[in-house]
Amino acid sequence: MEAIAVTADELYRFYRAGDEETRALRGVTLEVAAGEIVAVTGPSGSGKSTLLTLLAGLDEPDGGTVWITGRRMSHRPPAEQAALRAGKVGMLVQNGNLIEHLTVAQNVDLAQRLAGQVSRKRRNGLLFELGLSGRAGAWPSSLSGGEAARAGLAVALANRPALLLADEPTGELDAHSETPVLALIRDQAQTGTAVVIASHSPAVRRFADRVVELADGRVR
Ligand SMILES: Nc1ncnc2c1ncn2[C@@H]1O[C@H](COP(=O)(O)OP(=O)(O)OP(=O)(O)O)[C@@H](O)[C@H]1O
Repeated sequence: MEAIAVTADELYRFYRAGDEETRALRGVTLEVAAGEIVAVTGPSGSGKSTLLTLLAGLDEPDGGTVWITGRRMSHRPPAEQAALRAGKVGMLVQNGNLIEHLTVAQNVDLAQRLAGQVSRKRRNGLLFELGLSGRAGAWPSSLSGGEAARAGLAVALANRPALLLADEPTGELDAHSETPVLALIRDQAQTGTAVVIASHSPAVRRFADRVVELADGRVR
């Protein structure tokens, strides 16, 4: 049997503001095997980012459970969620996952330290593959949009995650920069990392092993 990297079991998430209630997720179930690449697509507001945030344990579902490599992520103390995330999950988010007062290389090092797996060789290899060797000492604020997206991927992969979550990872990239990013994600999947990518990009849909379409907070 294939190892299951992430299980989302009947996830519900409602946002309430005054009398308004947004039902962002309404019973989403998803299972992703080690090494599998799943694209989560759907119109704006369909719940893609909400789903990724719950899988990362950065927010709690109002119903349902998230399991990462067989360990419960949802509804447990934040310190335990953070430890599980640091060890098992890589996150690439639209607004960047780079800490501004650390250089690109220091950002990668920090992600490795949090996971307890420091490797200069891996850091330099990631930066090389992403065309960032010359930007290792750069501050995040000095990076172009494309460079920042690639540096974010280096950080997300620093801990050799069992699960990579990427929210519009190629949103900032032109076709020329999209290719190495997707190639590195494919390489990572071949080592057993499960990948969930929320994206509107047709290239990402074609690239994925499986496409899951959300509409109004449900899997279509
Ligand atoms: N923190 C929040 N507070 C209130 N409503 C929210 C919050 N986050 C998301 N929502 C609402 O939940 C719904 C799902 O949002 P979500 O960001 O998950 O969609 P999405 O599919 O990722 O959209 P996009 O493609 O535009 O990024 C939307 O109606 C959104 O307005």
